[in-house]
Parts: sequence; structure tokens; C-alpha cells
Amino acid sequence: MPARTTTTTGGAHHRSQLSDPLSFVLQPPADETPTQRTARLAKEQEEKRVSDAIDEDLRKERNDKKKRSKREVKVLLLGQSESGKSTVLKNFRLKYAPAQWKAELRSWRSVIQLNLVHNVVTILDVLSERLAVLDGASSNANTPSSSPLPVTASSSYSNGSATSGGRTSFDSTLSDMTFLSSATAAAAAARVPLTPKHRVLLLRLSPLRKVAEDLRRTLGGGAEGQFANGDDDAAFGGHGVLDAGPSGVRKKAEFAVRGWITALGLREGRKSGEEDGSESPTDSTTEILFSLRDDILALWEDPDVRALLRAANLRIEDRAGFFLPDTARITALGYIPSDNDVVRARLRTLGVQEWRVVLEPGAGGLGNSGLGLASKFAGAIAFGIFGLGDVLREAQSRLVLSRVSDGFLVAAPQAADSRCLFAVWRWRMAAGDVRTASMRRRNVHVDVGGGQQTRTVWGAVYRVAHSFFCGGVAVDAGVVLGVLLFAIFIFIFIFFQPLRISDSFGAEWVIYDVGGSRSMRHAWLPYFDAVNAIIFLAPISCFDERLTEDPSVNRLEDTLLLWKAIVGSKLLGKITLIVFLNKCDLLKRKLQSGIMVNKYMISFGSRENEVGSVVKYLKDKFKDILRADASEPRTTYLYATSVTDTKATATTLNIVRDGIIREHLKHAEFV
Ligand SMILES: Nc1nc2c(ncn2[C@@H]2O[C@H](COP(=O)(O)OP(=O)(O)OP(=O)(O)O)[C@@H](O)[C@H]2O)c(=O)[nH]1
Repeated sequence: MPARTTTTTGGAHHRSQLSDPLSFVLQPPADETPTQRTARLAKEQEEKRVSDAIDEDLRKERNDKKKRSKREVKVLLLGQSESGKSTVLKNFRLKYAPAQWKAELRSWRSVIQLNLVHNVVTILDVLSERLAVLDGASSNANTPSSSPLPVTASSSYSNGSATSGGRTSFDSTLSDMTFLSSATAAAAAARVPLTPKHRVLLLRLSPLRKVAEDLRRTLGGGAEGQFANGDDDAAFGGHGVLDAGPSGVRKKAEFAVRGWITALGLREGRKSGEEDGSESPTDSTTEILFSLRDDILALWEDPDVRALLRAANLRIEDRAGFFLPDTARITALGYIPSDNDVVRARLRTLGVQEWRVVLEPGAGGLGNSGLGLASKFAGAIAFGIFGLGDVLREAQSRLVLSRVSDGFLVAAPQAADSRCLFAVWRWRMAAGDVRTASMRRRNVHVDVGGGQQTRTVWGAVYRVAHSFFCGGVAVDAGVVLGVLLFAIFIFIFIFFQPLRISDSFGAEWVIYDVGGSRSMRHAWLPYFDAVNAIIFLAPISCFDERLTEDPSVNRLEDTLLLWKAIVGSKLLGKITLIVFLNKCDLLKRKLQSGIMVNKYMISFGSRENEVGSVVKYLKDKFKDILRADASEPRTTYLYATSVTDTKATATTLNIVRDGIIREHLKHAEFV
């Protein structure tokens, strides 16, 4: 072993170096020249600079993560397949990240085109099935005059595909459904007169099967897009109807993708305002759709085709991704999807999608946007006109102010006081800080949402108001006080609110959208303890439908079982639960068409067969399960929704957002 030299002096240090093998290894060479030493020191300095920069980056990253996790609200969307989870996510993005949403609209074009093509192909399948039956009957009867037109695709799109009775070989994967034999169905269908015109339509529209294949390839990006199999053997865009009537339907697989980002060609980390979605692969599709527009419309508007669909008990208009009435718009060459198109589009997802939504300034009544400021000023002016005037006039009035569990109950002997407080409430609603409020006669019940500041401000305002009114302060003092309060409100809400929101819990949302079919539910578990809230989607229009993955189970029953499992889970004991009783619009349509709820839910009994009573009945059912099975007592928020209605959903989401933040603050012991 070579003799070790050291540049340091001092016994203790020397000994420590001797005992430290690392410092021995790091020693400069014994015969180092001054030039080498300068070079070495310079190199070491540079290495240290790089190392420090890396350390600094890591530290920054750690701090950012810590800061972010303080601002982040994590929400898990749960519910069976086709319950509306992805649609809620879309609504959330539309409301709180509108610039990013707008930039992505174009990318959804292929999805909507595919939805439309699938609608047409579903009808073509029914038509060709029926024509095949007719052809079989006529060939049996050996009557050449009624033999079918030869159905061979003329376009290059049908290239090489075997045809049989109007069904191309694509049918094995494309078809939504096939008829099961049924004498009654056949009899109903037999009454529908089909003519050569229908055969021509079938022939002319047959290229759409290949268009669908191309679109799926575009969206699927190879391995990503797929048809769900096994217990996910779902028909495109629909579930079986329990009482499917005479014809009954057999399901085939539904096209699905692993995530929107790959499917839509979105770039992760794209900034708001940057456009997404490339032009290329769908351009020829757009041209084909444009050229077939009249035939698609002729098919959909044909009364005999409608009668055939009815005979097949196929309510295509109730299915996911139904776009036939929008054919003229969607097949236009320059078609760009609207917000509503995207919200209604169906693109089934497999696995878990994670979406980070940073609330954009001005979105959802936040920040200093023109609209936000205008609404705050309007509120302030309303307060000035109604409130302040009333305060002055009614200076001698007495207010009885009492605190209730989630707000203040204000009983005012003079109606004007209530009007004043109501104006304050409206102002606060505009600022998004009051959850609900109601005014009955002279009572205003205000449910205060938001956080610490909100509560403090309300408390302070009402303490002052209380002493002001109850203490019989002189009118002059009232004027001063009123103006002062007015100024404080303006100051807080115009100048401080944006800061408070951008820095606080709730400024950033992470939303997990999971696949809802049974085979995917195991993937939910890891997210249970990582989220602040669960939005549970219960599609209540499906009381008469069966689960596609297990036709012996009613869809509503499956939803209730899922709910029972969720509320009974100890892991979810501390998580805020929100239930959307969804698809109320479809429920309404079903009930109006004469379908009776009590035929499928005996316990519904003789209640009125209308949306209000079904919603109430189901709300009670959800609450009963909660009471009976919850692992610990908890509050749950239930809302009746139609999440394809973006306006109404935006309001619900605002309330949900406030509720989640409030619950969080409560648990964090801020409130
Ligand atoms: N009419 C109507 N359609 C709805 C409503 N909610 C969702 N839909 C439609 O139902 C279809 C399915 O909705 P999704 O949001 O994709 O359902 P999901 O729960 O994410 O489904 P999976 O990905 O299979 O788990 C879509 O085409 C939506 O447009 C509603 O309230 N009313």
C-alpha cells in the first residue's frame, strides 16, 4: 500500500481521514503539479456547480410537489360502464379549463364521425338482416320476380369483402347486434314493407363499414384501440333492454381506447390556446361522409326503416353517441365539433385516465375576468341599491341572528332587512362563496361555503350588523358603517379573491376516470385512499336494462350493489361521497313513452310514474343504504343530473366543488 500523504494538519482531522476510506480515495495524487492542481480545482468547482444545480432542481421539484399537493383536490369518478363518468370529466374541463378545452375540440371530430357511422351501421345491420330473411323466404318459394338485388359493394371501401345477404365480412366485428330468432319479432318485422329503394340505400352506404374501420384504426393508434372482450362484451352504444320485446338482441364488442390523449393525438403538457388534433387521417373520411350525407339522411328519415327499428325494439336514439339528427352538420366538409357534440360523444375508455385540471383564471366565476368582475360589481351595486337603502331606512329594526349547523338563520322583523340580506347573498353567490340560500317571508337561510376567510367575513359582518341593529345605533353611524362595509366587501372580493383561489386548496384538480365494467373494477382500489372525494355516477334511466357483462343483472341493481360496497368500505370512511343520479333526461323520455318503473322495481309500488317521484324514491334508497351500511356516519350529497346538459352541470359542479373544499377544510379543522 502506498504511503498516504495529506495536505491537512492537525491530529484529529488527520486521524479521521485515515479512518475514512472515501477521503483516502478522493485524495489528490501525491505528485500533482501546480498546473494539474489548478485544473483539478477548476474541474471540481465545475462539478460542484453542476451538482448544486441538480440539488437545487430537486429541492425545487420537491417544494413544487409539496405546494401542489396542498392545492390539489383529487376526485375519483366511479360508476358502472356508460354511467357518465367521462362525461362528467368533460364537463369539468369545459367549465374550469375552457381555453384548453376549446383547443382540443377539433381532435374529437373522428370520434363523433365514428359515432355517426356506427349509428348508420347499426341500422344497416337491421336492414340487411331483414332483407336476408326476405331473400331466404323468396328463394325458398322460388319466385324469381322477388329475388333480392345483388348486394355487392361498388366502392373501393368494400374491396374484397365477402358479401352475404347484404352483410359484409366486416359485420363480424362491426355489427352492434344480431337478431335472435323470435316468431313475434319476425311477424312485426314482416309487416314492414321493404322495397328496392332500401336495397339501394344498403348498397350505397356499405362503404361506411370500411370508414368505421379506418376511423377506429386512426383512433386506436394500433394496439391502443380495441374491442372489449370477455365480460366486457358490450354492444356499441347500448345495453340490452330487460324486456327487450320479441326480438331481443345479442351484444357484440364495443370499441374502446386506453385513454383520450393517445386516441385523440393530444399532446400532454400542451399549453392553453395551442391547437391540437392533426388534419390528415380523417380528411378522406370527411369527404366520403360528405358524399353520403343525403343517403344517410334518407335512411334515417325513412318511415319503413323507423318501423323496422321499432319492430327490433331498438331505441337507437337512447343510445350513447347518437348523432343521426345532426348528420347534415357533422358531414359538412369544414365540420368542427361543438362543445355539446364533444360532451355527447361516446369513446369508451379502458383502464384509468388521470386528468390534471388547473383552474383557468376567470373560469367558473373565479379570478379577475371581465365577467367575474362584472358579476361582483353587479352584486355590489345590488347591495348598494337594495341593501344599503334598506339598512338606512330600517335602522331601528331588530334582527334576530342565530347560528345553525351550516350557516346563519336570520329572522328579520322587517321584510326590508331580509331583502337586504338576500341582496348580500346574491352578491356572494356571484362570488361563488355561498352554497345555497333561500328566502321565505322574512327569513333568509344562508348556507355559507368556501373557507376560513369566508366564514370570518360573514361572522364579522353579522356581528357588526347584529350590534348595529340591536344596539339602536344612530342613523349617521349607520351610514358610515354601511359605506365602510361596502368598501370592505369590494376590497376583499375584487382584490384578494383571485390570490386566495390560485394559492389555495382547490386551485388544481386531479380527476381519475376509471373504466366502469365489472372486469375493470379491481383497478379502482389503489385510488381509494388517495382521493378527497368520489363522484359516484348512478344512471337511473337504466332501471329496465341489463348489464352487458352479465345479462342476468339489472343495471340499476348493479349500481345499488356498487353503492353498498362503496359506503361499506372502511378505506373510504373519510372520503366525501357525492352521488349523481344521472341520465334524468333519458329517464323522462322513457317514462313519457309509457315504460312503467314498477314493472321493474316492484317496491316502487303505486307511486306516480314520473321523474320527480323516481328521483325521490331512489334518493331515499341511496340514503337508506348509506344509513344501513356506512362504515361510519357521514354526509353524502345527492344530485339529480343530466350531465349532457352542460349548463345545468356547470352549476352542479360549482356546488360540488364548494362542497368538497368545505369538507376538506372541515377535516383539516379550518372550519
Ligand atoms: N342523454 C344522456 N346521455 C348521457 C348522460 N350521461 C352520459 N351520457 C352518454 O352516455 C354515454 C356514456 O357516457 P360515458 O361518460 O362515456 O360513460 P362512462 O361511465 O365513462 O363509461 P365507461 O368508459 O364505459 O366506464 C356517452 O355517450 C354520454 O354522452 C345523460 O345524463 N344523458
